Amino acid sequence: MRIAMLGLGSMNAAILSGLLAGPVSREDVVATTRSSASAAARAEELGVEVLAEESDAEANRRAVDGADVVLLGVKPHGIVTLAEEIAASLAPQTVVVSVAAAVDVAMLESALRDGQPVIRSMPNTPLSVGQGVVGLAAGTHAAAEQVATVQSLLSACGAVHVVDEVQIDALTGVSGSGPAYAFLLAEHMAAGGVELGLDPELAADLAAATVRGAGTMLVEHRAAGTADAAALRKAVCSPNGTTERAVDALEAHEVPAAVRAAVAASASRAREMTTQLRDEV
Ligand SMILES: NC(=O)c1ccc[n+]([C@@H]2O[C@H](COP(=O)([O-])OP(=O)(O)OC[C@H]3O[C@@H](n4cnc5c(N)ncnc54)[C@H](OP(=O)(O)O)[C@@H]3O)[C@@H](O)[C@H]2O)c1
Ligand code: PRO
Repeated sequence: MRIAMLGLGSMNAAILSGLLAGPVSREDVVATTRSSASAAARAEELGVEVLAEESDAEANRRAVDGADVVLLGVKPHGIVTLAEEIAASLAPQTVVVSVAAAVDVAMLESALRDGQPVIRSMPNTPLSVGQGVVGLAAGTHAAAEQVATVQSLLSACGAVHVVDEVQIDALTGVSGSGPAYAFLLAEHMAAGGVELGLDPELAADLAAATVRGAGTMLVEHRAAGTADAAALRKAVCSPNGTTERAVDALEAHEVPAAVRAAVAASASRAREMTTQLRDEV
């Protein structure tokens, strides 16, 4: 399968790292960036061909030539222009997958030729280590087997959920933006340890391994049907022990409500961006 990745920043590079650790060969991938400097850096880092628009105005059109799947990975406000740029160079059966927040299927389809298969996705950066999450929403012209092909491709580096497009903003609030919440938690767990006198490196190691271990444990217990997040949390809390006091402090500082507000704020910002992007088109 030939894959073109247009834009190779944080997100597409994370996906590519995950794919290269799995079933995809370097020779099957061509990517693009805007600047020559980032193309050279990404080519060195990932070992794939990276064309730069700065030095080759045809870079994006060249990259999609012969591609089975094209991943659009530029910033949301650049997606429609990019789709319009490549539209005439795509084979009719090439599947165009956007990873952009807020850019809806209708915007993608109207920028491409009539009938082009489109999938709107919402990935997250842990795909880079094979532990990501992706939501996929099929466009009007994406056949079930084309959705299945993309699902199977991305399953190599994470859990892929096919959802209705109306769910994508909520999914963005949970899993698209979600790694940032976990990283924030790790940052402040470590900072709390440093305030109590731990060496900063040790505190960061403890926090990182704890977040990873808790995440792995939760995924495994849910898959086995043996426990959910609340049950695993309660199992750490000995009656009148240290964790109970810690969770009381989290509740007193309204951390549960703050986390829900974060999920809602992400989804709400996605909706707001969609409205702004529609006004630009
Ligand atoms: N970051 C996340 O966690 C995440 C999660 C889910 C979805 N997303 C979505 O992923 C998309 C990209 O976000 P990001 O965080 O990866 O951004 P980013 O790190 O800024 O990367 C953007 C990439 O696009 C390239 N680019 C810009 N204009 C281009 C053009 N005309 N042709 C080819 N390449 C071009 C940039 O090249 P230069 O470096 O040379 O400028 C860069 O490689 C966004 O739409 C975002 O909504 C991101
Ligand atoms: N990162 C992108 C943003 O912050 C989309 C979800 C995660 O907009």
